[in-house]
Amino acid sequence: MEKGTSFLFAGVHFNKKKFSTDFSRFQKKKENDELVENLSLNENRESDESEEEEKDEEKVRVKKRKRKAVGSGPSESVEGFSVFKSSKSVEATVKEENEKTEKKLSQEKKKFYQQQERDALFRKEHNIHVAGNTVPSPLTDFEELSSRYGCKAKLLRNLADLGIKQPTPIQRQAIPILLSGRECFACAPTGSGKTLAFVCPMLMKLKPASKDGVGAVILCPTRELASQTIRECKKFAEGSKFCIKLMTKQLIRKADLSKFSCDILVSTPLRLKLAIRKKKLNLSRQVMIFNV
Ligand SMILES: Nc1ncnc2c1ncn2[C@@H]1O[C@H](COP(=O)(O)OP(=O)(O)OP(=O)(O)O)[C@@H](O)[C@H]1O
Repeated sequence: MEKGTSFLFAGVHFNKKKFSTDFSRFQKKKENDELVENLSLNENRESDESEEEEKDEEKVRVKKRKRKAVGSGPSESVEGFSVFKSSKSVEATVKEENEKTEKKLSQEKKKFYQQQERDALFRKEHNIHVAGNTVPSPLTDFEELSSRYGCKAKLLRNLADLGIKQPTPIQRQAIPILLSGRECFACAPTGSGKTLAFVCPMLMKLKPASKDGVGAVILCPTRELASQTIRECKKFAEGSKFCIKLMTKQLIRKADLSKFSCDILVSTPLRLKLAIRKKKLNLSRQVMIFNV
């Protein structure tokens, strides 16, 4: 402005002495203006600074509030009444529970390993050799059949009547394996009681007098062995409703075996093959035993 209007005063001389009073007045005003300007500038600067300070303070206050909320937050208790558990107490309870489960697991593991050790010693004592993972514990006596597997008293009575008091090694180990629903491949000398080892679990698992086809099949390599096996089976199932049949020539001569049903069928491989192929024997739900 001053630059723009300066040409208006070109050549004009201002007599400061003559108008000294006016000049002094203007001078004072100028100083005042400068002062006011400075003051306003300072004020602005101060206000800016104070605004910044206020903002900083506010930030600190917010931070403090947040910290407080995290530290105590909703867990603050109200005069002996805690609405939510504090994070520390939750951590402590979780830790306690973890320790408890770990302790329980380690105890269970310990029990399992102790049982495995006992089983190994027992097997060694009775000359039983096993292969496979977590093989069920061998039977110590026939009473265990009722305590461990809920065997009916009738079967145990039949065994006692036959003079069968203690299980043979093959029976000790094969019976628990078959009752646990696992496959079993077992070898033992002649006359060591293999028949009872597989017939006992069958009699315990099958529902007697079922009309739903064939329950179980015992395959024997020869007719003599098949006859011997069925004799044994009938002895063990004495007095029960189990239907145990031998695949004879007469049975094969029947035109249609699709509706044939029995609980245990004892057969030789060839006769069974004939019955399935030509006489439509239904073996959809049976348990297959190979007695060789
Ligand atoms: N735990 C037992 N205690 C006493 N006698 C038993 C026991 N188990 C089975 N027997 C009897 O021993 C005899 C022979 O058993 P079994 O025919 O089952 O032997 P096996 O091993 O099947 O013989 P094979 O190899 O000839 O088929 C049978 O008369 C049976 O009743």
